[in-house]
Amino acid sequence: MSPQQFQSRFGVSRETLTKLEVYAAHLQKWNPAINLVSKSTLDDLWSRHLADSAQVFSLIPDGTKVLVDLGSGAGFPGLVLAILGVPEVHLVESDVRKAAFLREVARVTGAPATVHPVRIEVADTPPADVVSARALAELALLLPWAHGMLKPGGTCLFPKGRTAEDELTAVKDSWNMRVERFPSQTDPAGTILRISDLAPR
Ligand SMILES: C[S@@+](CC[C@H](N)C(=O)[O-])C[C@H]1O[C@@H](n2cnc3c(N)ncnc32)[C@H](O)[C@@H]1O
Repeated sequence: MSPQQFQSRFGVSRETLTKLEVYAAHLQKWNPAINLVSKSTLDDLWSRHLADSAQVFSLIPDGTKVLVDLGSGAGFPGLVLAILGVPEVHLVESDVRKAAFLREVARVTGAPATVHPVRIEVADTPPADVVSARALAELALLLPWAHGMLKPGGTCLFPKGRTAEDELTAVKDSWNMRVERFPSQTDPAGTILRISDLAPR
């Protein structure tokens, strides 16, 4: 996918596209030193990472102000969502070099993102309307983390690969929740889980 294909797919402004191009250029520059994403995905960055993250934007509930992204790595999906227009994004990433990268991209793009260079277990983030996490952990770990960070009535957005149903089965006796499934538009085996009304059983 080219930047122009991304722009027509998501209908972003020229200004937003320019910010994403700056982000992509930083990723290409920093990746050899700190291994932000696997080298094999760099050639298809716009599809594998930027579009894969951007597709989450349309699933964010109306009125969302605060989004907390767990284990952000190179910023997927949280930093992309900040650039696309979520008003206040918190990126929790314990690797200090990745956290420095996130801070730099937020600075140069003006994205409304605050970086928390700590472990999720000790992160001090404001109550979240939405918690997101991609490629971080199974639901059995994600749900307790998210539950402790969400406002009442908040929503989880978790892009998942082919393990989504097994992970849901593994937590069904521990959590009450409403689950919606959205097929990924970038990963044929992928599903984005939107989880609301989360409460321990
Ligand atoms: C596999 S990467 C995924 C990164 C990104 N979300 C993505 O989809 O490309 C997982 C990231 O989570 C971070 N991480 C793992 N456990 C963490 C924890 N307990 N607290 C904070 N960050 C964590 C790692 O440093 C790593 O950057």
